Amino acid sequence: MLAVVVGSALLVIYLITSIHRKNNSSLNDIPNAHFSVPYSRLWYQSLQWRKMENRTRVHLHRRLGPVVRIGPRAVSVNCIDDGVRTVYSSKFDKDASFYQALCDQIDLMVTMTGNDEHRNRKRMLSRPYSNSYILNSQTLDSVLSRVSRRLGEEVAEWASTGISVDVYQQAKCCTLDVASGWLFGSENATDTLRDPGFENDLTKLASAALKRLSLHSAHWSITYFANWIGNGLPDQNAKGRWEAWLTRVITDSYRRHPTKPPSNASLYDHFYDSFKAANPDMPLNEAASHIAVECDDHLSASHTSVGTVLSYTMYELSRDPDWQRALRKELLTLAQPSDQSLAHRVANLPVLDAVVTETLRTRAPSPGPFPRVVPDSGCRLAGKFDIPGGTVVSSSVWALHFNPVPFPSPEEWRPGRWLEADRDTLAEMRKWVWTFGSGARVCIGNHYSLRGRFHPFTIPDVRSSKKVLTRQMSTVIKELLVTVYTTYETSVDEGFTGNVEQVDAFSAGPLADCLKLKFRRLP
Ligand code: HEM
Repeated sequence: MLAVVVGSALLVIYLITSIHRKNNSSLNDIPNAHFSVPYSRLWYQSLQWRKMENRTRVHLHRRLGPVVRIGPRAVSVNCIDDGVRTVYSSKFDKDASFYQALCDQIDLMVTMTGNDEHRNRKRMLSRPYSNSYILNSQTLDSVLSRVSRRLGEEVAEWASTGISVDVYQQAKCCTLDVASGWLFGSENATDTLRDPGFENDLTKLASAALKRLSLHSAHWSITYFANWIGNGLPDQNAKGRWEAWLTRVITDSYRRHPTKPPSNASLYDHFYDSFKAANPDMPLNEAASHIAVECDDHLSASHTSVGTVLSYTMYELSRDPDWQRALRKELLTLAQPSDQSLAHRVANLPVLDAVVTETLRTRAPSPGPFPRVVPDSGCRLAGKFDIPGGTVVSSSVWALHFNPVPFPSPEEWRPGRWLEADRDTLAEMRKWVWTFGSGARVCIGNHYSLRGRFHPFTIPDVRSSKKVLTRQMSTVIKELLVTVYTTYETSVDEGFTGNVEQVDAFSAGPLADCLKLKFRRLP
């Protein structure tokens, strides 16, 4: 009886303080996503729990406008000017609790919250990810051509046997093999196109990390209970194999480092030199552990997200023979003699670029949302809403990309929109493409993933309004597509009935966990 009385009294006190808080908040002027959001996070947590967070935001913004309240101190923003540009500037810190759940390592570039600390780390790591570096990297060239050759052999086999191929998995294998070679040198690259066991380990570990993130969004007691019964914990065997591999390649890279010629330098070599130059007195094992953690993160990022874009591009092309024909026609021009390298020429193929850009828009592999904390000084969003310091503001990539104003019929995959638009429309559409984030914490892998974006479709750096990625050579995604579509055509396996929609989660592969295609050699 006493417990009921005390419980009821606590509930009443909680409601009164919540209402009081609501009445004092300038967030009251913002449309509510649900009647309960000024008082409680429960409604939003239930969306996260049910994996409906980003899809719901698409509809919420269509119905309620560019700024929507989604929690007592949380707001979703879906406009570029006075929205994304403001929130994703260097004045807004990442929301620590979210990023720490995303990755349990805190001393890692992606999870760092302090701006100074982040700036230092970025300065150390970003050179080999810069546009010009990627443009001239012999290491990346040789790794890519090795993986393209392997892929060519596999595709020839798939076409001759007519088997149904899970291109989602194969694409992840390709991107893992490229990324591991780029990180640790060709001698340490994985060969998962031939032996996919190791790729499976990495996929298992990535799913466990995602589960942990989704548990974190729920109440702490659920997280505690789930951890207690082992749900969300990584597969120990996969983890052991992964750690053993990482230790081996890092040790090998360390051993080779002093004698490696700069033309063969891998990312590891750059990271090592940068850490040493920035902290000459740092003990070796401490530097090694920083480098290992960054390499681990960079490998996971490349593997799943780049693999997702590559496989969905192939899936969309398989559903649209007209675009496949247009692409092939364009790719056949590469056979003509030219003084330019293949990589430069791939960068100048508008159909290929439109096809990839449209997939980055409709199938963004990391939909977010990416939460930031409003600084103490507060901010103004959409020109009319004053947001107090401490509020968590975030944007969803899918909500921005499925906005029907810049993108009519936004759910349709229509590469032609990038080729037919006039100059102003194109500039407006570009502004809304947010696949790699923007501002101070924009993805450092964007040049790597898209080596060779054709200049009319460059993604604007919304922080400075400068156009980045002006003219690069080829691309990891594009070069692998050239390998396939110059000689083969693909179609969706007619027996495949899996759900091809994306999981609404931080890493958004297909719900079916596979995309099955067939290959045919063209005459
Ligand atoms: C298609 C592929 C990729 C997509 C869609 C993607 C997307 C993103 C997004 C949206 C962010 C911003 C996150 C935020 O604001 O919280 C980000 C950050 C980041 N990405 Fe990527 N990424 C991709 C590939 C890569 C690759 C290949 C690498 C590394 C090789 C990478 C490394 C990073 C790092 C280190 C950050 C943190 C940057 C910082 O905080 O300064 N990403 N990525």
